[in-house]
Amino acid sequence: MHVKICGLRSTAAVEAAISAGASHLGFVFFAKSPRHLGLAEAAPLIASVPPGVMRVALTVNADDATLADIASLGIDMFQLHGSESPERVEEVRRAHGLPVMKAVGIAGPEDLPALAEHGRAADLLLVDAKPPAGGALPGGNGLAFDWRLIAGRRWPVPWMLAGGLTPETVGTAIRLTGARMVDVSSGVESAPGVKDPARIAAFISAARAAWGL
Ligand SMILES: O=C(O)c1ccccc1NCC(=O)[C@H](O)[C@H](O)COP(=O)(O)O
Repeated sequence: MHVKICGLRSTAAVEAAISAGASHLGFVFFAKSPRHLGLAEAAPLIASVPPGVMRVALTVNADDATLADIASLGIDMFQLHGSESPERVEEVRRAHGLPVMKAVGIAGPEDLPALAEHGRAADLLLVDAKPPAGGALPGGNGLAFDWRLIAGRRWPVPWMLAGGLTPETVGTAIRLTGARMVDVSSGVESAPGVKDPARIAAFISAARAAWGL
């Protein structure tokens, strides 16, 4: 059961995700985001995560000094959510000794080749909706893409489905795409950056039901 709850900013939200059974917790390090955490805010949240739950640090085109500071908090994986090339993904994996999940935005069939390209460098792919042109955030926009675009497709590495998922839609998304891992942020919030424990529990329960668990 692989469910990532992204954009956690409070102890209550971290506890809600863990008690609902999340496998991955995402912490956003991107100053323009309503979910952004500074290093000092993130440290106690990351330290409170029990063993066995993956601590994922989301960054956008961050440099190596920034990544090193974040890695020192004790994370398990980077989620690169900017315009990082496959070569940069490979460089980050080698420089920081951590697995990398690369987010790839999908809006139409022309975006699919990037998944195969990044699949040769990343440990995991995040198959996400493409952000709106000129939008402030490269992810976490609560937008879905047409899941039929990826139905039945496979890549060289494991992949996680993201983009506008909600407790109400995640079951259909899993059935249509065959996703074995899902990721959500906006769909379990009551306001941007404010997680709703009841929606986190409902999301994980709906995903489990779709997987027959
Ligand atoms: O959450 C943000 O604010 C954010 C900022 C910059 C890059 C990525 C960001 N979020 C990514 C995610 O939270 C998820 O991995 C994914 O995009 C799904 O988000 P949502 O559509 O809100 O469920």
